[in-house]
Amino acid sequence: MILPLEYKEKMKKMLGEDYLSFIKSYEDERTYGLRVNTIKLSIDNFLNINDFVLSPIPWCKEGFYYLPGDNPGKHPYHESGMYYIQEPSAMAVVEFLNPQPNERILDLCAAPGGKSTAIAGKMKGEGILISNEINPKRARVLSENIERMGIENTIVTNEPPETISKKFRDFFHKVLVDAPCSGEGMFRKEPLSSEEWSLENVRTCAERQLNILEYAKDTVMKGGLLVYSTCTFSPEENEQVIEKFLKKNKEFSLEKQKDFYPFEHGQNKWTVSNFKEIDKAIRIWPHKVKGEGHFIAVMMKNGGSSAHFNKVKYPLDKNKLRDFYQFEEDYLKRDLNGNIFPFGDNIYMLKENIDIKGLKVLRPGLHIGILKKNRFEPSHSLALYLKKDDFKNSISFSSHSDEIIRYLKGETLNFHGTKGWNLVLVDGYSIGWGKMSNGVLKNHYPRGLRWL
Ligand SMILES: C[S@@+](CC[C@H](N)C(=O)[O-])C[C@H]1O[C@@H](n2cnc3c(N)ncnc32)[C@H](O)[C@@H]1O
Repeated sequence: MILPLEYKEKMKKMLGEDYLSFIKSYEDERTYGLRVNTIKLSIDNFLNINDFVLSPIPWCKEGFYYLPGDNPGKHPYHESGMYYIQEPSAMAVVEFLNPQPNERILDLCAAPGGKSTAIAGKMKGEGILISNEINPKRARVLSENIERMGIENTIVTNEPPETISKKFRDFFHKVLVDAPCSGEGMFRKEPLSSEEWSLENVRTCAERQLNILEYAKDTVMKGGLLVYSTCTFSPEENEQVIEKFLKKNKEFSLEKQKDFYPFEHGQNKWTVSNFKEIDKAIRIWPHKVKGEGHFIAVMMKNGGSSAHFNKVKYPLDKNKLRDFYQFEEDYLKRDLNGNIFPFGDNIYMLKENIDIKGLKVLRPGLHIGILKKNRFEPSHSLALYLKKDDFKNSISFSSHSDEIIRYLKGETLNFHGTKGWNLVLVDGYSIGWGKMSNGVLKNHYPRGLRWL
């Protein structure tokens, strides 16, 4: 791999005798990881059914290395949301964020959703996650990933940090800023990205990162955590951003984390003012672990514990929801345990409604379906959220069958089954909808997701 000369010289100066093993790590193959979606199935159940060659990622119990030849990104299990493909060292960030059910959590720079889907997994459908992304195209991909993983407690927004900051003051138990960065830890994964590297870009990124943190800080409640992470190595974007932020914002302090060998610490020699506190931050290096590298800092907002939280109640127009109630009665074997609310002709569900007025919202909770003229059509999100035993009619295809491939391609299948809506399953786990009539299963797998 050809790396910029200036980059190599900078790393050599920074790492000293470690430099040789660091630079040699670029000759090794990059690492590949997937994280099991425990909202959908348990780790044991996944390990029992999958055909991949997996080995555990030591710092994330849901995480496994896979062999690239297994291609799990192009497998029916992927479409059913059984796992998320994620770079192994990136999995460490949410371990340090340590989300809990019932918390309010903000993921401020969330697309494409690696950290958000892991956060939601640990929240187990309880509490509320706001998954925000500034870039509209990336926000759409984020929203699709939230859908694919069958997540019920997440609101996806598309706003700049300043808007989120104004809207949610002292609100969240935990806020993650997984900041846009110069991506030095991604060069093995995306070799072309090293061509965009420059010292100037490192400086621009550092300014932007500090700016984002300055907005993020207001959204954290007292006693809450602000977690900052990057996938780059430059001290300007890591130790020095945190140093500047903490010097200016005395109500925040770095939280010491449990040592986890072979993760390393932030280095005060890489700060501007020999800032000792920084050794509470985490450094993950590609020459020390099987992963591409990350920086993580966990900060607490001190001063007691207080939060501003106004719950919102949406008026429920039972008449408008009539067709949905009929669907519920005809097909569902359990109550949907949240507040159902219409958003235009769409119906959504959230356990806790919060005020999101004025924000660009792509997904205000779990999408349940659409009210059409005199009928209700269930959404793809609902299919991915439901388990086999939640729905009266289902059809399961084997992951090795022709039928599942034909289903994913959008074909109509000849089949004998119960008339009406059927939850389509792969090896027992939901993947989409089909509607059965006279021995034909009409395919409702979304057009935009169909396999070519
Ligand atoms: C490192 S990526 C986030 C990865 C994501 N957390 C994940 O785990 O999948 C950083 C994100 O920040 C967004 N971003 C870029 N400029 C930004 C800005 N000025 N403010 C907030 N977010 C920004 C990028 O579009 C990108 O999606």
